[in-house]
Amino acid sequence: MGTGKSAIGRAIARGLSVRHLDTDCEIERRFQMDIPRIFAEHGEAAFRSAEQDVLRRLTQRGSPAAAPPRLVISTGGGTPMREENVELLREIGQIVWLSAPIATVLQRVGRNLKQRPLLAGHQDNPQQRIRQLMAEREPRYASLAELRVDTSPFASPKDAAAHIISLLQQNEDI
Ligand SMILES: Nc1ncnc2c1ncn2[C@@H]1O[C@H](COP(=O)(O)OP(=O)(O)O)[C@@H](O)[C@H]1O
Ligand SMILES: O=C(O)C1=C[C@@H](OP(=O)(O)O)[C@@H](O)[C@H](O)C1
Ligand SMILES: [Mg+2]
Repeated sequence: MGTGKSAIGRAIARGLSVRHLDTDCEIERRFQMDIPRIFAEHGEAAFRSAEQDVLRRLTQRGSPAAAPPRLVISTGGGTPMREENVELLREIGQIVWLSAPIATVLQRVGRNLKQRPLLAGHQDNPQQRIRQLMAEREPRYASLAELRVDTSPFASPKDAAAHIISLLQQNEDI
């Protein structure tokens, strides 16, 4: 949350001239409503199932012989926490972990807490909630990611994207 997955993912895709897919946008399109409303009307479990279904479909694209489409995917912060998603994410492609210190996350999402249902009920102390989520999630992120990038030093998503593209090119991953 607020580490820049959506904005930087979009900028990386633009920089590489490939498609960008944001799992949250895909789910919003399916439900025809925004994330807070999906959580409120259908519950988190329905959201998580849709999230898993989006990943499953991404592993089932095209015929086995066809080259996989080149695209950049931005997930939600909770996506890797469902056990079944771990293998799906590995199968889909290169995994980059975008991180940021709590203060940066708070600064980026602070004005918009209501858009993030996992923070919306913690308006009195969002910092503590972010710390708790990070502590729960970081071991999973660490076990999955081939590359970790702290996005806080960058002035913009575009700058962060340029840095990530050059790292991936250096590693000959793209
Ligand atoms: N250096 C930066 N890197 C990434 N995002 C940034 C940066 N500076 C400001 N932002 C802003 O932070 C906000 C949260 O980013 P977002 O992409 O929605 O994160 P996430 O998808 O991880 O929740 C966006 O409005 C984005 O433009
Ligand atoms: O951390 C989470 O569990 C969530 C993060 C959100 O995405 P971002 O990480 O892009 O904000 C979105 O998927 C949903 O609100 C749940
Ligand atoms: Mg996002």
